[in-house]
Amino acid sequence: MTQALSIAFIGGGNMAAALISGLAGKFCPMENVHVVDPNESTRQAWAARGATVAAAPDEVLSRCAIWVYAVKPQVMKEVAAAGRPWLKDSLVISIAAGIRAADLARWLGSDAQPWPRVVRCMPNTPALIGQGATGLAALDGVSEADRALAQAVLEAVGSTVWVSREADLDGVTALSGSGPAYVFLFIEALIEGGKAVGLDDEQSRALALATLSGAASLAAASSEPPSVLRERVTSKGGTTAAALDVLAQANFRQAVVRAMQAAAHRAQEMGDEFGR
Ligand SMILES: NC(=O)C1=CN([C@@H]2O[C@H](COP(=O)(O)OP(=O)(O)OC[C@H]3O[C@@H](n4cnc5c(N)ncnc54)[C@H](O)[C@@H]3O)[C@@H](O)[C@H]2O)C=CC1
Ligand SMILES: O=C(O)[C@@H]1CCC=N1
Repeated sequence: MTQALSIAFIGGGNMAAALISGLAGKFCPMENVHVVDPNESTRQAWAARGATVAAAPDEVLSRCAIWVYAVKPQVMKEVAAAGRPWLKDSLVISIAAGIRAADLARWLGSDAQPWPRVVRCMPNTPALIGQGATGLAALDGVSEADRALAQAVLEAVGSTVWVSREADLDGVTALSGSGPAYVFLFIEALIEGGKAVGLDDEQSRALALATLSGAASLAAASSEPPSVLRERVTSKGGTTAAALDVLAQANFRQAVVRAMQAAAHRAQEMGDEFGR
């Protein structure tokens, strides 16, 4: 365990669950996790797991060394305003898609903390099993110690990559933030395909998951690029070539690139729309 710091989650939904599951017992004990969420059943669930809870920001927040904003981008501005009176010298981490660190700092700024220390990051749901991938960017002026602290929080749930330009977090969002959804869609399609070629649901699911994780592990372990690994599967005139021809005709690769461009564009739009 790094340090038994107290950490507050403002918003106790899906992503907070993914992060807290990895953090608790690693970064800090569950009793040092404070969850602020207006939803009663969400609070009850966190209390049952040993966290302290509150329906709205209160003085407990001032005692937490780290605040993690895990609410929807649409409500970040009003949620930040509600927390502002309690921000003394906590490090602020936001995981909200699109919301720029400077906007959050502006909403949170007060006489006590005129320019809050904000690290913006983009994790993903595999954090739930300690296999998240997170991109991070910090406001100018955030110290090395604060950067290291934010990194330690996210490293408790997976790997981290810093980007030097905050705008690149919109690209991170398009790749690894939203990425699990693309992979799940591909898994769904593999299972559907397995059934279309005569396998049952259980067989299709087992083979689809093993193929996905086996291929990903092979690509990660290999010194060769994925294109070479792909060619090695593809015998001339064989089954893989027949399949890849169909995917090429459907512009699979371009569709993935266009999908990611749409995600990055939406992140920028959300920053403009909800950051005002
Ligand atoms: N779901 C994902 O895969 C990822 C989501 N994100 C970001 O994480 C953030 C949260 O997303 P999810 O956890 O998926 O959403 P969610 O809807 O599961 O959780 C949001 C939580 O915020 C709570 N909330 C609403 N108003 C509040 C308030 N005034 N004060 C405190 N809490 C309040 C809700 O009750 C809910 O529990 C979003 O900004 C999203 O962009 C980032 C990376 C991946
Ligand atoms: O769909 C979204 O907006 C969030 C951000 C990345 C994953 N889910």
